[in-house]
Amino acid sequence: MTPSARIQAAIDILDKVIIAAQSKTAPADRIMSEWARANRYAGSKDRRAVRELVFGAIRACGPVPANGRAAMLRLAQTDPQILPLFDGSQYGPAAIGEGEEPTPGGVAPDWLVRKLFQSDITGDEATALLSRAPLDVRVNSLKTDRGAVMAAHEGEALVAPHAIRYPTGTRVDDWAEAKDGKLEVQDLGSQIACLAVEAKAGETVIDLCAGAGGKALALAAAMDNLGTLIASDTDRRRLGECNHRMVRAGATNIETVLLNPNKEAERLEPWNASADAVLVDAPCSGSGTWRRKPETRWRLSPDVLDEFAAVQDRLLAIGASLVKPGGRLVFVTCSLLDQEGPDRIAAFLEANPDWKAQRPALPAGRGHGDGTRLTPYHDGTDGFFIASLVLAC
Ligand SMILES: C[S@@+](CC[C@H](N)C(=O)[O-])C[C@H]1O[C@@H](n2cnc3c(N)ncnc32)[C@H](O)[C@@H]1O
Repeated sequence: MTPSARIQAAIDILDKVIIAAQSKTAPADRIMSEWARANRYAGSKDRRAVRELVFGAIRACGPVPANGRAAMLRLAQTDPQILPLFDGSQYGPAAIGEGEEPTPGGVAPDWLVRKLFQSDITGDEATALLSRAPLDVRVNSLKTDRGAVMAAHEGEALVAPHAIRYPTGTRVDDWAEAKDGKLEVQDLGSQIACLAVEAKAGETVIDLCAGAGGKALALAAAMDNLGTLIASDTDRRRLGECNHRMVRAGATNIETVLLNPNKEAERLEPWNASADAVLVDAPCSGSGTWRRKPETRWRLSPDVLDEFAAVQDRLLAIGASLVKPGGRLVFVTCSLLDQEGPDRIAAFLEANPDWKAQRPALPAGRGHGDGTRLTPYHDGTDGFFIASLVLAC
């Protein structure tokens, strides 16, 4: 592909990404893969270059762009090689029309920047939300140890006991260790969130929103497969994936439980007031994961945030009903918006005087409200809010 053709391909993909973000359909990664499948003439260098352009443009625009050209013109403001490629050549983008404007730059749409500001995320902290994420893995202590993996694949040992960092793009999925369940790709922040649960061998632990089991697998390893670990979710497909990953990881103490939306408490009734610890890894805006999915900031609106907050309150209440006296309720969101963190915990504690916040000793992060905050800038992790609450005996 010529350099101009790559720009046009990126513009076409950006058009789809923008529409999909607003209609809350396919993520940018999937749109990229579909383009690569449908355009076999594009070699691996072309695909890499087009991907760089697409994600570069998404990161460079603050508000939702009017279209792919406006997004690419914004990227052109940061890279002088792009503008001359709007040359009207065959397969390239048409020359820039009169009055055609780039999308403004910035971290996010203005309303969201204000929300971040109110949550103390400004300056370098805000800019880092759009930096490039490294690749972290968690070594599965049920099958091996960090030293053995590092002896085979040199990397950086991180502050969580089983975490190793590799350069972005490292193809760990191709390693025998990944195929054998000896390691899982998992951001350091997620691994630290699991430490907050303080899961121990022999306990009863419930991972209420287990999804595909990223954290449940870490909890099973922390429990050394001893005790009961319930992994529940309303998403059948994700729980199915959790079942596959459990087998690969040799995690034998996990029982997956499919929940019906709005009837979660009924299905979980057998575990009422019986858990040593409940993890509520709640659905959220994902504002802490823009490094990996920068287009998701264009999917949000104040109403969507209010809906997430309401679901988080409901899941906290369900989680609380499962904890035994003296037990722990750990609330986690991959968001840096106070509305999805400290505000939820403050509201819960106000309504539930039997509970107290107790900050667990974690190897990274800073106190924020009644919990701990991890940020890309300060901790080199995805953004997380983590709170641990204890029920009076
Ligand atoms: C942040 S994700 C969980 C990620 C997962 N714990 C991990 O570590 O990979 C939130 C999950 O909450 C689930 N969820 C949404 N509504 C729920 C509900 N009412 N009850 C239980 N799970 C729910 C979603 O399906 C999603 O898998």
